[in-house]
Amino acid sequence: MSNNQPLLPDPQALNPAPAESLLDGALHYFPAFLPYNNADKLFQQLLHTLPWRQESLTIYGRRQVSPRLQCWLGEHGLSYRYSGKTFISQAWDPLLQQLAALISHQLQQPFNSVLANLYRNGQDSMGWHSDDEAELGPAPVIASLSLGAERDFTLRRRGESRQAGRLALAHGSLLVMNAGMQSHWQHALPKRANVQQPRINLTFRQILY
Ligand SMILES: O=C(O)CCC(=O)C(=O)O
Ligand SMILES: [Fe+2]
Repeated sequence: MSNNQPLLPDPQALNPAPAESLLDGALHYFPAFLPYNNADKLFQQLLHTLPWRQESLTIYGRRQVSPRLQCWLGEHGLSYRYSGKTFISQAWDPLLQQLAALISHQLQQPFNSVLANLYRNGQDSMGWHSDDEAELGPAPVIASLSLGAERDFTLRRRGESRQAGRLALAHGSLLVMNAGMQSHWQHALPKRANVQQPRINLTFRQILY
C-alpha cells in the first residue's frame, strides 16, 4: 500500500449526491460517501490507533460486558452519560477532528465528539436503543460513518417490538439520523453469524453541555 496518498479525501471528492431518503426524511443514506481508497486507509489507521476498550455496562440492572469495543473522543472535557455510566471524552486527534470538520461542512451541522464502535466480527453487536441522552438535546442530528465489513442496521418504531426496516451499511457509507429519528425510532446492529471481518462505526455527535 502506498503511503503518499492522504487518508482523508479532498472535500470535492466526497460523494454526497445520491442520498437515499428513508422514513420520511428521518434517515439519509449516502452509500459511497468516502472514496473507496480513503475508506480502506482510514479503516486500517483507526483499527490500529484508536484507544479501543471493552466496557462493562449496566443494562436493565445487570452488569454485562459490552459485545463490542468502543471509545469516545472529542473536544476537551465533554461528558456523556449512558447505560448508567459517565464517560469523559478523550481528546480527539487531528485525523478525527478533520474528519468531523469534513462531515460537519458537508452536512452543515456541528459535531464536537465521536463515539467509535469496533465490531470485531459478526458476534459483536449493539442492542435496540435510541440515542436520546439529554446531552444531545431534544432533536439531535447524528452522522454515522461505516468502515469495514458490511453489517445490517435494523429499525423499529419506539414502543413496538416488530422490526420495521433494515439497511446494509456499506464500507465508506454515511448514514445521517436526522431530528425526529431518536424520538420516534429505535435502531440496532444485530449479530450476524456469517460475518468474519471487523467493522468500525463512527457516530459523530454534538454534545450541548
Ligand atoms: O454501528 C452502528 O452502525 C450503530 C451504532 C449506534 O447506533 C450508536 O453508536 O449509537
Ligand atoms: Fe445509536
